[in-house]
Amino acid sequence: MSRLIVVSNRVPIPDEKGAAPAGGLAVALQSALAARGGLWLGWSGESRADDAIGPLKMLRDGNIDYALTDLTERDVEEYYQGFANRVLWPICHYRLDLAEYGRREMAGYFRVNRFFASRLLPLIADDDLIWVHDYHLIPLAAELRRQGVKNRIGFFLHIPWPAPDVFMAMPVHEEILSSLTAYDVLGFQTEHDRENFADCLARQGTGMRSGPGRFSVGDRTFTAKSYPIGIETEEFATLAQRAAETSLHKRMLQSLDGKGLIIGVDRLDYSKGITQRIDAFESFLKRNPDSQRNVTLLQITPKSRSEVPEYEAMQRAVAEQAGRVNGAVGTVDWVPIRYINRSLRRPALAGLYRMAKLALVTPLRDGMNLVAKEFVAAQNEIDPGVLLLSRFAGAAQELQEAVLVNPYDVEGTADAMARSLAMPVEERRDRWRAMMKTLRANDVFTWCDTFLHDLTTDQSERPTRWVDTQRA
Ligand SMILES: O=P(O)(O)OC[C@H]1O[C@H](O[C@H]2O[C@H](CO)[C@@H](O)[C@H](O)[C@H]2O)[C@H](O)[C@@H](O)[C@@H]1O
Ligand SMILES: O=c1ccn([C@@H]2O[C@H](COP(=O)(O)OP(=O)(O)O)[C@@H](O)[C@H]2O)c(=O)[nH]1
Repeated sequence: MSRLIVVSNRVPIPDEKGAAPAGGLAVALQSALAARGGLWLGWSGESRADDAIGPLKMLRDGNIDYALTDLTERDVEEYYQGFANRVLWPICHYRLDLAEYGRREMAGYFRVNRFFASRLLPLIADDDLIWVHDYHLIPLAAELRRQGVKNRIGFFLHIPWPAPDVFMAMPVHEEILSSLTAYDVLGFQTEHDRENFADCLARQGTGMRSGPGRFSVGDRTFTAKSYPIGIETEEFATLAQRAAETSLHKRMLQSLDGKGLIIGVDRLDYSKGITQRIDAFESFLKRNPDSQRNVTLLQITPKSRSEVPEYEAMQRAVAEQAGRVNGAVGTVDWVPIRYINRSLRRPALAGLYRMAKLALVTPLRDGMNLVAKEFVAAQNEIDPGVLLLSRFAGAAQELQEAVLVNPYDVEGTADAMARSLAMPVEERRDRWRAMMKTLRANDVFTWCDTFLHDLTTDQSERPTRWVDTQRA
């Protein structure tokens, strides 16, 4: 079996694992890679002065070798906070209004991708499979091809791929799109994302369809398919069952004092629809006065990308909003929203999911949303809670038995909350069983195996002849 090299910006650092949520990418890859073993190259999370970047830090944990690189302060500012999180992230989440395009950041993005290529190059052996993850590293394969790398290289995009009109508003869309053609297999979360990508290729005149899931550009072909990411379904279910014995679980039950728990778990990100959700919760309480004092919303929202201005502004906005609702609706002995900005470890989260009657997963746009899947896996089959899920989360494509909502429709979401809390147990069980079947059939190991199977058996022309249109 070829060695697998995974490359991603975010890596769960071995000594800190479980301490902070690195987000869904790191959580899922950690599970997938632990089973198969391999090398994982990524950012250490540290930034240093230009002349203080040392060699790669090599660590081993179980089956995985980690190769971690520091970046310069300028790199982090231009590549991560700048182009990745102020251009690609908002564009891919349909927030053209928030995209702040700048040439300096764009140049920094391509420069850091060249830097990642230079760090990876000495580690690559002839038959290694290389699997690159996410929007931070789109040009990486093109950089490696320029250095003569002929290995099979796959790419998985964890976030949505937008419709052509949105994508093409980005000034450097040509370079971004054509650099993706340097990969052998391109993976998307949903069919919808893959179709949007194919439409962008057609609109830009970059290549053509040459078969189901196959595209050709010049004399080179590649695969583009959807591979919806999963979770460790069985392991997560076990984690949730065990959580009932912990002291946190008991303290939490005591503090609820018989009130129904509603839960929301999201990085503090504008794509997650947190402000619309709180509006909907307030509307639900006002329209259903009988529910007041009988439910509590626990919103767990770890801070994320705090140096990016839009995220900093959101921190203030959500805290103020939660305070305002508590002030307006709460009573001396009832706080409607418990809002916390800390991250919880996964065993604690699993127990809270299981205790909840309802989960609110209402992003305005989301690549997948693993929280939705974890919530389902954590439920007690005898008395499962209800998943209220945005249509605009990738997870909605698979979890059709959730209560699906349009998060922009605040009153509609409020009504869906009321329906969900009143749902008879037979219906809850039927919906849960159907969703659990899907999660068992497509867990994170299946996701990983399916992608790597396609990357291994891909029919692309060998040796790879990628035409470097960016340098032509
Ligand atoms: O690394 P950060 O900037 O701290 O952000 C955390 C991660 O956020 C995004 O996660 C996505 O991947 C999940 C798993 O596939 C998916 O369920 C979710 O919908 C996505 O938003 C981002 O794509 C990752 O690169 C970040 O590490
Ligand atoms: O306090 C927290 C909040 C979130 N998470 C984990 O972070 C991931 C979030 O992934 P998701 O796909 O939902 O969204 P992302 O943050 O990647 O956009 C999930 O596995 C959560 O269990 C965590 O471990 N602790």
